[in-house]
Amino acid sequence: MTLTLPAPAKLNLFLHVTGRRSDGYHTLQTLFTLLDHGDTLHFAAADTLTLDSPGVAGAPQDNLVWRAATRLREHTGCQRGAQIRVVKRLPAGGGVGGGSSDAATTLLGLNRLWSLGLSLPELAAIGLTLGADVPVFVHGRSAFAEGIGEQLSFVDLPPQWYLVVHPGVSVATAQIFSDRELTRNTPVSTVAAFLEPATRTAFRNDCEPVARRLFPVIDAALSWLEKHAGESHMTGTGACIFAPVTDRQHGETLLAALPPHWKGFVARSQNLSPLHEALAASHSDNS
Ligand SMILES: C[C@@](CO)(OP(=O)(O)O)[C@H](O)COP(=O)(O)OP(=O)(O)OC[C@H]1O[C@@H](n2ccc(N)nc2=O)[C@H](O)[C@@H]1O
Ligand SMILES: Nc1ncnc2c1ncn2[C@@H]1O[C@H](COP(=O)(O)OP(=O)(O)O)[C@@H](O)[C@H]1O
Repeated sequence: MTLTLPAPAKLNLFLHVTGRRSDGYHTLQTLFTLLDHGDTLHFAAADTLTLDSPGVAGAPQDNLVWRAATRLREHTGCQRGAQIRVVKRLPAGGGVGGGSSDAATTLLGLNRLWSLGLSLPELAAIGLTLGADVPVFVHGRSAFAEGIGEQLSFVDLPPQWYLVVHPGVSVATAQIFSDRELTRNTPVSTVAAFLEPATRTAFRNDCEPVARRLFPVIDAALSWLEKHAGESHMTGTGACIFAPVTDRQHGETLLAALPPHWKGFVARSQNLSPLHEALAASHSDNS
């Protein structure tokens, strides 16, 4: 049996840091939307576990795909293997959640390949041990997140096209959260206030001023995008920035005008993850 599944990108439409817990982790309020652009993972049944993941730096056993697969085997006692191949499109340390999304796709893909029958909440709980953003990709729905990002309330957002720009630097999440100047006391708000046009300008990404100061290229890219596309934000702890655009054509026109040292992509938001759509389609193919 083989399976080919997407690992979509996410955007944090806003990100407020509301406090810091005694273990050092920060409490957040953030709105996740999923995009129709991302990595692709190929799974094939095999006797042993192997991973081919070109373009991801570091030791293979640190790859979140490998860690998700071994964590799933430990959790279930399953001894089966798989050949996994990752086609990487999302920039690592880009704030678009590529590694977390790869991990979630691995959990759902192997759950199917190995016929484990774990529920989404069970897979999300395993995912949370790998990273704060994995559960939202496991559930595969746009969501308002609180706590350290694991308390999810699913929301339906109007579909929207975005231009996403990668300024060419990789940002370590811990570097932003350890910065002395990070705003850590944004008042707690509600998702309803974000969805209400009259109050929406009050929302922002608290990590953005820190990232702009530490990485001048993020500052330059945001200034470029604000000038050419209007309202623009950083996603997560960076480095990618994004702006809503009217349609694909509008996004492609701006993309073509980007300074040559920056890359980007145009994508549309989806309330249901492309991963869940693909799993549903492959289920009906195999039944
Ligand atoms: C803040 C977000 C928003 O999407 O940023 P991005 O990583 O997407 O840019 C994520 O939730 C990040 O999740 P993730 O990237 O999985 O972070 P983790 O590996 O769990 O944490 C890396 C480090 O960042 C710090 N950290 C992370 C999350 C958090 N809520 N508070 C923190 O203080 C901790 O020092 C932690 O050791
Ligand atoms: N499959 C993977 N894809 C991308 N990064 C990975 C992967 N596995 C491990 N990593 C590590 O996780 C870090 C965060 O990756 P990623 O989720 O892409 O960033 P972000 O959370 O900023 O969107 C990377 O810098 C990299 O060291």
